[in-house]
Amino acid sequence: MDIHIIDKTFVPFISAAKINERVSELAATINRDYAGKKPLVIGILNGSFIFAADLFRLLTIEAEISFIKLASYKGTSSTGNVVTAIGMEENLKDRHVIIVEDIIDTGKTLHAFMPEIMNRQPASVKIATFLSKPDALKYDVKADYCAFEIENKFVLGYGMDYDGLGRNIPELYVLKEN
Ligand SMILES: O=P(O)(O)OC[C@H]1O[C@H](OP(=O)(O)OP(=O)(O)O)[C@H](O)[C@@H]1O
Ligand SMILES: Nc1nc2[nH]cnc2c(=O)[nH]1
Repeated sequence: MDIHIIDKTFVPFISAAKINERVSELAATINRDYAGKKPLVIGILNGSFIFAADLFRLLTIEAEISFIKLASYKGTSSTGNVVTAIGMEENLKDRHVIIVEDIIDTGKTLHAFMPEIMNRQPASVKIATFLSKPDALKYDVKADYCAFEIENKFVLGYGMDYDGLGRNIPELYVLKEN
């Protein structure tokens, strides 16, 4: 069934069952890759909170989780946006860090944020994303774990919003083309 939010219509795209299947597969891979390593999972708010919770719940290894919010603003220099992390209190030195995102679209967010992570000298950093849009990518960012690669279309649900709404929809929807 279609969903209407404000001025847009969204159509069903990926079912809750299919999402659950892929998230379970990613968790199984992470459980294997990080056995004995006690990784620190860092979810990037807001969009990742559902995926991060589902993925984290399926980890059977010892693991910690924390969330950060990225605030971007126009820098005074000509280099463009500056990204700062709010709430990153954990000491990352020598930790195995798994960054969790809901979506990598252009890659701009993670491209800007990764230096801040690397400065803190973690033992390793990997990226887990629920979605990526290879055709939209403009920055050199590559996910190590990705549930679905999708076309360059605007999606909604499973944590992702349109104008603040729709994050609570348990399946993934895609913007209806006219
Ligand atoms: O690869 P990019 O082009 O940078 O796009 C991806 C980013 O966009 C979304 O965040 P958004 O800024 O919409 O904030 P939200 O998570 O609070 O919805 C998403 O959660 C990613 O962080
Ligand atoms: N809701 C939503 N947020 C995004 N942020 C970057 N790409 C998307 C998208 O396709 N949908």
